[in-house]
Amino acid sequence: MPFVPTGLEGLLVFEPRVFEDARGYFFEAYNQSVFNQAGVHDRFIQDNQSYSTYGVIRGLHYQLQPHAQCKLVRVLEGTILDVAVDMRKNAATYGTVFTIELSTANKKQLLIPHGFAHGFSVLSQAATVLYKCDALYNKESEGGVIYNDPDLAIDWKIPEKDVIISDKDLLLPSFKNAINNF
Ligand SMILES: Cc1cn([C@H]2C[C@H](O)[C@@H](COP(=O)(O)OP(=O)(O)O[C@H]3O[C@H](C)C(=O)[C@H](O)[C@H]3O)O2)c(=O)[nH]c1=O
Repeated sequence: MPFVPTGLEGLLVFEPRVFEDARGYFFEAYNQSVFNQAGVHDRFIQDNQSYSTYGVIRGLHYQLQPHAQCKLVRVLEGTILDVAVDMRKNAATYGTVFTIELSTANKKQLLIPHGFAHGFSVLSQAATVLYKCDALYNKESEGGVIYNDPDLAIDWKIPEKDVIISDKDLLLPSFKNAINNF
C-alpha cells in the first residue's frame, strides 16, 4: 500500500514504488488511478515549483474556503522538512503539527488536504519543491500562521541565525489570531 496514514484525517504520506536498475531509477510520481484506488479523488489542476537555498522557510500558508487547496508535495532536489498544521476547528487533531523530511533520497510525498497550513524549511544546500494543487491560486483568499508561533512551537531544524524568510511571512499572524474558516 503506497499510502501511509499520519493519524491526521486525510493527511497521507505517499511512498512510490521505485524501479532501480543499472541506469538509475524510475517511478510514477503521480498516477490518478493509484490515488483513486486509495480513496484519494482530488483532481489536481495547478503545479507549483519553488527553489530555495539552505535555511529558507516558506509558510505557513493556506487558502481559505472556497479556494482551499489540497497539495501533493514532493522534492525534486535536496531535502526539506515539510510541515502541515491542522486548522480544522472541529477536528480532534485541531492545532496538531505534522512534520516529515521529504528528499530526493527518500522520494516520499505528502498529501495535504484542505484545512491545513503548509510550510517547509530547507535542510540541504538547496531544494527544489514541486507540489500539485486541486485549486487555483487565489491571492485574496490567502491565510497564514507565523513560522515561530509559540503555541505550535515548530522545530524547523534550522538555527534561528540561519533562517531566511520573506518580509511577508514575518508579518503573518499567530495561530490563535489566524483567519480560519475551516
Ligand atoms: C503560491 C503562488 C504564488 N504566486 C506568486 C505570488 C508571488 O509574486 C510569488 C511568490 O509567492 P509566495 O511568496 O507566496 O511563494 P511561497 O512563499 O513559496 O508560497 C507558497 O508557500 C507554501 C509552502 C505553500 O504551500 C503555498 O502554496 C504558497 O503560499 O509567486 C503565484 O503566481 N501563484 C501561486 O500559486
